[in-house]
Amino acid sequence: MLRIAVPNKGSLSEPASAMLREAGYRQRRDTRELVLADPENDAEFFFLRPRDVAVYVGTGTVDVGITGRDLMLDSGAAAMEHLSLGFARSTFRFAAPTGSVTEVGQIAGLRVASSYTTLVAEHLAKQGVEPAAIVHLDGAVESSVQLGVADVIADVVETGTTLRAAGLEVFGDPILRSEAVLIRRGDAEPPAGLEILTRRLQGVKTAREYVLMDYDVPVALVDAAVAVTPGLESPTVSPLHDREWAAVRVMVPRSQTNRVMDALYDVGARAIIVTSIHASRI
Ligand SMILES: Nc1ncnc2c1ncn2[C@@H]1O[C@H](COP(=O)(O)OP(=O)(O)OP(=O)(O)O)[C@@H](O)[C@H]1O
Ligand SMILES: O=P(O)(O)OC[C@H]1O[C@H](OP(=O)(O)OP(=O)(O)O)[C@H](O)[C@@H]1O
Ligand SMILES: [Mg+2]
Repeated sequence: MLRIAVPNKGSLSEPASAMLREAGYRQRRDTRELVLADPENDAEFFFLRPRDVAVYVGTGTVDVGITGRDLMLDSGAAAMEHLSLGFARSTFRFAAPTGSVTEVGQIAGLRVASSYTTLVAEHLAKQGVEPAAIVHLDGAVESSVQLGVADVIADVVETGTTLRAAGLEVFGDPILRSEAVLIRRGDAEPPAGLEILTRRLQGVKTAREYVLMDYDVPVALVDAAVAVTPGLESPTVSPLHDREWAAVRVMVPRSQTNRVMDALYDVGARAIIVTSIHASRI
């Protein structure tokens, strides 16, 4: 039985459960449920605080877990990233009142507020910058400068809306690029059953990231068309009743759909049709 930790609250909770559901696992209906057995899939789910997931995984209390890369690294737990999951994408960055601080070196002697104090301390130490203090806050870190407890902050930035609303501006390179990740214990062999979970989650990722594209193209132009759509391994090329034409079926990154259709049309492909992938095993 694979023991899997899943965030019970916050912005990781819903998308993590949605991904597991898509991967064929049972997920809780009531947010107060803390443990859920899924004997059919040989799995058991533990709904834990997102910050605690890496701690449980690191101590081996559970086999694997879903959390944020930033949360895992900040926890200092003996856990390692096993698979990135493609949601809850964010950057972790320094910010200060607009125009006041422009480079990381200027943090020397200043107070830095963050919910990820270990990450900040490690990053500044690596850069040889000594702040006056690193202030730990649970959330709403953007307000700390206005309220006078810090001079700069280090926080999760996605759209930047929260920063702007607080009159802050990012400076320096991103400290980290984060997203939701599947983690496992760092110093141990992968637990039994992890392979199936990994294949299933990878299947969901692929189904989300790719579309299936079908098109017809004159046989003489198949090579040119395939050069536009190389696919994951190799496109399927089938004969049409009209022997001068072929049908091609291929996977294309979802984000490239329209660019690829335009390019194919220019090459001479016609009847270009795109369909979503419901599930996959690559
Ligand atoms: N606006 C956002 N966009 C993308 N990812 C985010 C955003 N806010 C937080 N995250 C990510 O979610 C994870 C933090 O989840 P967590 O549940 O601890 O915090 P939260 O979503 O801010 O919830 P809360 O603060 O209400 O407890 C981190 O990996 C972080 O990078
Ligand atoms: O760049 P944006 O798109 O504005 O998103 C980033 C904000 O989202 C999260 O906050 P959350 O709403 O979770 O509140 P919190 O600060 O209390 O955690 C994060 O901590 C940032 O504050
Ligand atoms: Mg938050």
